[in-house]
Amino acid sequence: MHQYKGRLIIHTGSMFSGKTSSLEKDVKRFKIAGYNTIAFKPIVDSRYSKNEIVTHDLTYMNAILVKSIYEIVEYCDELKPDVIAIDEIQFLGGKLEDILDGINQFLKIGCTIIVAGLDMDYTGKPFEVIKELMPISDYLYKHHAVCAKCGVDAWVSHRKSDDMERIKVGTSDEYEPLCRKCFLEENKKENR
Ligand SMILES: Nc1ncnc2c1ncn2[C@@H]1O[C@H](COP(=O)(O)OP(=O)(O)O)[C@@H](O)[C@H]1O
Ligand SMILES: Cc1cn([C@H]2C[C@H](O)[C@@H](COP(=O)(O)O)O2)c(=O)[nH]c1=O
Ligand SMILES: [Zn+2]
Repeated sequence: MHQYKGRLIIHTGSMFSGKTSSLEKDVKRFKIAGYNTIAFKPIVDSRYSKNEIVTHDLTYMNAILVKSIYEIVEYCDELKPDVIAIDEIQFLGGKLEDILDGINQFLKIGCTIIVAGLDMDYTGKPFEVIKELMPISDYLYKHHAVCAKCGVDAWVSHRKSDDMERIKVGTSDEYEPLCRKCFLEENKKENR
């Protein structure tokens, strides 16, 4: 009955790799299994929708928009879910140590957490929150998109524009998934 009590499930990889689709699928299965499940999404990512998690295939799931881990803790103190899903965790506000502490507290009291988030930014640098959560996860899934240049498994999200800020919300207008070889070739062309 309690196979999924206090487990940390991570869906990571590049953009378009199916992280959000996998999180949505997990949430649906937990709901079918009778778990009280709540999904959260950091407010910064309002690409397609305001209070829904949306995949690149445009499938939707209701979510509570939050700015930070502190809001998630407040909601969960009140709603007492069995399962908490957090999409786009790389955008979640709050100090990194507080995010990790919040997640560990939920796990300790038996909540299961499903997170989806990028492992690396457009330069290939790890997003800190995923980097810290990976070793403590129970289930870790690294997903792969198809390289937009050559068709093998993609490794990273390449930014098509010259913008250098780390956080820049966008979709296929702004990013493409590339394998390591194609990423290095593109960066060489762009003198990055
Ligand atoms: N190059 C690509 N490789 C794989 N899937 C792609 C690609 N471009 C678009 N897609 C679409 O993206 C979907 C995955 O979307 P989503 O779950 O939102 O991914 P993520 O959350 O990892 O960005 C796939 O099912 C597919 O339809
Ligand atoms: C690589 C990279 C991405 N982003 C943004 C672009 C999108 O809005 C999200 C990722 O969404 P997905 O569901 O994983 O496709 O993150 C960014 O801000 N900075 C980056 O370096
Ligand atoms: Zn390639």
